[in-house]
Amino acid sequence: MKKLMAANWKMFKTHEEGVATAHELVQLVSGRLPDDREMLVIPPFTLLHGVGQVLAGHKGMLLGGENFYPADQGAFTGEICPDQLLDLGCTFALAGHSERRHILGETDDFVGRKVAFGLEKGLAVILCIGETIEERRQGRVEEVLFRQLDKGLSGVTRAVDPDRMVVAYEPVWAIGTGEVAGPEEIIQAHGVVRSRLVNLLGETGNNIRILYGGSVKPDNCASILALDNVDGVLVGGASLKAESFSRIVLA
Ligand SMILES: O=C[C@H](O)COP(=O)(O)O
Repeated sequence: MKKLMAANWKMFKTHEEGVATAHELVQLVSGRLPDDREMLVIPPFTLLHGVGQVLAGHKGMLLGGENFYPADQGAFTGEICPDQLLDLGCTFALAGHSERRHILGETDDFVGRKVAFGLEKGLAVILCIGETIEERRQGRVEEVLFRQLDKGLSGVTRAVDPDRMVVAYEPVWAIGTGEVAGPEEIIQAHGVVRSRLVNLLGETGNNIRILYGGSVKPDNCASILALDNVDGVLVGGASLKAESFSRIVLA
């Protein structure tokens, strides 16, 4: 299983800044990426074309979208569809990032529709899940992860290509806070996710990558990657600078 090292640039960077960062990343990572690793850059939509052109043709360097709407096309002002992402060279897209769930009110059911639709259209989909600090304090981590997985994967069958289905565990309290989850918390949550994936999808569930996200930095990445059932990382803040993201990618 190849480790997936993903950068989520969220709503940062002008076109010029994004293209410059992509050039730097290619310089720092090209030729040094091990065969068992992939680097995925997920920039804002305005940068997909520019960043895609820079990454194109570089082995193991992939492009993804931060979001999409589950329809072929239509009157959905402000939205983007899978075909438009594919058209710009995206192979991956996020679904259900906690910022979309908590700031924009996306429900588990809506996220499930997106996952199924994105897969049907040919994207690889990264389903993001994770509990809030209140849910953790109430001892509800497992319940929340089960619910988000069950609904998020409700349209996914055992026949899914495991290379095109990824789950990212991102505890909401660790996102952008500098407070990374501890090894025990990560091992426990990823174990819960793995066993639910196997319950839902049989043997396929063992081959689906589970990423950790939440305050991943160059100096904690290698130890997180070494934990059981951690098959990559989804990085926000520390992915914005090529120098720091390249150290994460090569950690
Ligand atoms: O998608 C990435 C996550 O939201 C993590 O963000 P962060 O690395 O800034 O904590």
